[in-house]
Amino acid sequence: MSSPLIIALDHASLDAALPLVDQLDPQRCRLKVGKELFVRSGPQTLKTLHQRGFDVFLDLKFHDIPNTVAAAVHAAADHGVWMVNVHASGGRQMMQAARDVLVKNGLGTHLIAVTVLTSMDDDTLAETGVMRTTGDQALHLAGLARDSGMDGVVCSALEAGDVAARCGDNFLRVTPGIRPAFAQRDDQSRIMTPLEAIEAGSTHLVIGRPVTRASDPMAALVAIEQELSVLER
Ligand SMILES: O=C(O)c1cc(=O)[nH]c(=O)n1[C@@H]1O[C@H](COP(=O)(O)O)[C@@H](O)[C@H]1O
Repeated sequence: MSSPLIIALDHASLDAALPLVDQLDPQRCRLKVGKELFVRSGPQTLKTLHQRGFDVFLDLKFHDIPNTVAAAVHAAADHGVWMVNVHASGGRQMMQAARDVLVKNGLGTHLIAVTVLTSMDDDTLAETGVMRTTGDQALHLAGLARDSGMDGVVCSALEAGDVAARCGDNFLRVTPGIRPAFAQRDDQSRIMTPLEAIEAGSTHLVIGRPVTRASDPMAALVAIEQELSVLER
């Protein structure tokens, strides 16, 4: 599957997500299951999406002591998901423990680490006690994530090029905060359009509300695919 698109199913339940899922094609996008959907509808969600042929990114952003995170990553990978994530700010030992449990059990799930949330700007980051710019902190955490055995990071598209330069082209740059020209910014701060994001070095684009809350979600998705189609010429 060569599409970079990951559609964020930020729906209240599996029943609420299925009308959209049934219109989507597993050859044209992957799906992301986040906290609300998973907490309400549970592992059955993953089973249902897998049965329909989708690769699933289970986005629970684990952040806890190493033992707890490793066990949670193991449980996630046992569901057969394509990708799972942890917070890089949980530190080297936490990330390594998560990596080790996958290796030890022969599980091929992609393991990536969130750097600085795309909703944050320099001021909101400073409020947490981190005085670097969002870009510098994202790059710092990407280096730590690479050194801790992660397959890639979640960062904003603004940082994707620098992350590739520091961590190598094979290191995944999964970027939310994608806003096509027709969409609202919502609670995102560090945003780019789909085409800008790919050109800036993103390997995967996470897109939620611009598609899921559009009056015509499929038309929004097709518009994004058309925007990206210039890359194939
Ligand atoms: O890990 C994520 O997926 C994530 C990290 C991040 O820094 N920012 C971010 O927005 N996300 C997720 O990406 C999705 C973005 O959704 P929209 O803002 O609706 O496009 C949401 O499901 C967020 O939980």
